[in-house]
Amino acid sequence: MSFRTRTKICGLTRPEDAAAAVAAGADALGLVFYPPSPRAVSPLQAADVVADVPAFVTLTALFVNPTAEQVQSVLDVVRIDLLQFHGDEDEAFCAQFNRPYIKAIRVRQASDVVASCVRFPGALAILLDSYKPGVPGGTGETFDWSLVPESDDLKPIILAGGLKPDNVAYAIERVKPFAVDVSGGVEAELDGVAQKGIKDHGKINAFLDEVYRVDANTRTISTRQHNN
Ligand SMILES: O=C(O)c1ccccc1N[C@@H]1O[C@H](COP(=O)(O)O)[C@@H](O)[C@H]1O
Repeated sequence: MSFRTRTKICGLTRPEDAAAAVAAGADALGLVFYPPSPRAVSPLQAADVVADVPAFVTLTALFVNPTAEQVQSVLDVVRIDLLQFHGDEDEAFCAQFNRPYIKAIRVRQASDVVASCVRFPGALAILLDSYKPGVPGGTGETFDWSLVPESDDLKPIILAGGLKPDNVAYAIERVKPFAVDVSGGVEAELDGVAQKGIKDHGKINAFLDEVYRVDANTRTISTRQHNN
């Protein structure tokens, strides 16, 4: 039986980009509530971005070391299905909002992945991102995928960090994640300069087409995809 890799397009700031991601078949969309990020949106802007997103598309709110009040102020205004914590939050903090959550970690060694599955028993999945000193995420850089253990005992893995249409197929073959998450790799460029927060609809389509292609050609269900 074949396995379908789930997909999330993150860092959306415009309704038309959310619509393009939905039209291309993305399973989840991400909104960044981290003001230093060039992709950050306010709660009211976010509500506008996702206003026409249909049912069965998971809306994810990304935070980096927020206060509980900041998280709640988003939940009060925006339809959010899933929380994504990308900083140094602990399990108790992540679990307090009566919402499912995923925990992002920045991978430096294989033991980071195993340890995070133990430290965050309530997380629906662990998102693996690249480590870059002083940068909490969204670096646009890949990490050493050989650091992801092949264990079946891990929580579902969401692979992130520097994914793009050119490398996502190989990443899926190599890591066999539950899902892939992309932000910078599907952003627009103007004269070779990244337009952070603005998505290129052609790149979104190309990225998702690559996921569908590799799934159809190579993926079979393994124990890892059934975890939890
Ligand atoms: O996108 C950001 O600006 C950001 C800021 C702080 C933490 C995480 C951030 N982005 C998330 O990082 C991963 C990987 O992004 P990329 O594909 O390498 O650009 C993804 O989940 C982004 O949403």
